[in-house]
Amino acid sequence: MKTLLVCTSVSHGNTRRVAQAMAEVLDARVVAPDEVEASDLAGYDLVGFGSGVFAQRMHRDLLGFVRTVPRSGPSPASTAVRAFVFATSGLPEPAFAPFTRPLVRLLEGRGFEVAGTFTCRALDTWLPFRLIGGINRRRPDADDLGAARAFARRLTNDPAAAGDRSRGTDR
Ligand SMILES: Cc1cc2nc3c(=O)[nH]c(=O)nc-3n(C[C@H](O)[C@H](O)[C@H](O)COP(=O)(O)O)c2cc1C
Repeated sequence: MKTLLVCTSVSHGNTRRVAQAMAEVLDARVVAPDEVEASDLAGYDLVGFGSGVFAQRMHRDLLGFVRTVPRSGPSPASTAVRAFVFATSGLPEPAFAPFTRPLVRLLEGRGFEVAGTFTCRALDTWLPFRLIGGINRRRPDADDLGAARAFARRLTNDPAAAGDRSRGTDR
C-alpha cells in the first residue's frame, strides 16, 4: 500500500513525531505541504494529513494545500484516494467540535475517502502556558506514539476502517 503523510509541524515538532511513528508502520514518507504537488496524491493508496492546532484550527498551510486539490479529486482518472487526519493539541479535543472535522470535510469535498482520525495532546507553550513552562511536557510520549502506531496498524489491517476515530491515549 503506497502511503504518504503530509505534515505541518511548526511549533515543537510534536505532530512530526506522531507522523514518524505512523510512517514506520505504514512504510511511508513524511513531507511538508510545500514538498508535494496536489496532483502527486493520485499516485498513493493512502494519504495522511496532520498538523498541530492553532486558534482551534489545524494549520493553515495544510488546509491551504488541501484546497489546491481539485474538487474532482487528485486526478480525474483515479478512484477515490483513502485519507486520514491526525492532529496534536495542547487542550483536549471538544467532543462536539473535533479539531479534525473541518479538514475531514474539506478532504471529502475533494474526493477523498476518509478512513479515520487520530488526535493526541502534546507540549503547548502558547503564551499563558509559557509562563509555567508549558503544558503536556514530554508529550507526545511513548504511550502517545504507541497509540499512533496502533492507529496506523488498523489502517493497514482493515481497509474498511471508515469512521475509525482515535483520540490517542485520551488523557
Ligand atoms: C500560537 C499557538 C496557538 C495554539 N492554539 C491552540 C489551540 O487553540 N488549541 C489547542 O488545543 N492547542 C493550541 N496550541 C498548541 C499546539 O496545538 C500544540 O503545541 C501542537 O502540538 C503543536 O504542534 P507542532 O509542534 O507539530 O506544530 C497552540 C500553540 C501555539 C504556539
